[in-house]
Amino acid sequence: MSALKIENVWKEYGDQIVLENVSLNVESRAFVALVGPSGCGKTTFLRMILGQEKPTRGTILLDGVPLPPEPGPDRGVVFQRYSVFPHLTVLGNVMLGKELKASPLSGKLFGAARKTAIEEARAMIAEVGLTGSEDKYPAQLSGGMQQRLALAQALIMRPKVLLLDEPFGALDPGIRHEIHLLMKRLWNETPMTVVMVTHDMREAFTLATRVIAFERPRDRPEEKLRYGATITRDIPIWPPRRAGAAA
Ligand SMILES: Nc1ncnc2c1ncn2[C@@H]1O[C@H](COP(=O)(O)OP(=O)(O)OP(=O)(O)O)[C@@H](O)[C@H]1O
Repeated sequence: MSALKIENVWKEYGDQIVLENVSLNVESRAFVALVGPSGCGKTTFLRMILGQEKPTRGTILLDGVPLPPEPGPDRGVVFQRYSVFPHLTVLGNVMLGKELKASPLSGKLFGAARKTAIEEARAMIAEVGLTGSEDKYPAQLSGGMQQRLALAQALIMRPKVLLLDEPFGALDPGIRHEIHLLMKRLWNETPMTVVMVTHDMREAFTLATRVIAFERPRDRPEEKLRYGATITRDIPIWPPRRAGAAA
């Protein structure tokens, strides 16, 4: 299970209300795309689910339980850039989460535990199509390969929720199409719920089960600080998509 329930969430920075009264139920295994004008608070909303930001008011529940106030292995994230560690190889990046979980201080695994982690990491690397690049560093990979690596790094921890902040926004159209196919397959095969911020409506409708639009209903300059953005549209994809069905 991986259902999210967002209840009357507000986010303010000082005098600025960024989000107001946002409520949303995301069913387990949904793929939700968040769209809306620049600066309306989509990333802020994602960061609250991640646990990097706290709502000023309201609650966020994962499977009925309030989210812990900090990021954890139940929530993975991929950003548009800089999701992976430049000084670690592909294999090192994918293994890191496992190593830190098993050994928070040294970040090292030994013996059979290390062998198992390497096997798991290699399988995950194969899942995202990076076999053969295990010993390369991120700077030696193309942009598309780096985002594949970022997905592998997030998914090896088997998160209940995968958060994507414009993960494919910087990629060329051809590469983007390929990675969309990969993303669909990963979502179909992995028991997780996905929440993705995107500027690209076509991407939203290609991947998502549901498209949520954030907007600032009152947007005159004198109203900007006093009113935040909220959900103004909730569009289910037709015909409905279901995780686990053929992509
Ligand atoms: N840590 C912070 N401190 C103060 N203000 C912030 C902080 N983070 C975000 N904001 C403000 O919150 C508003 C929403 O920002 P956010 O990045 O969430 O928007 P967005 O919809 O994701 O924008 P974009 O589509 O351009 O990425 C902006 O006005 C931004 O300046």
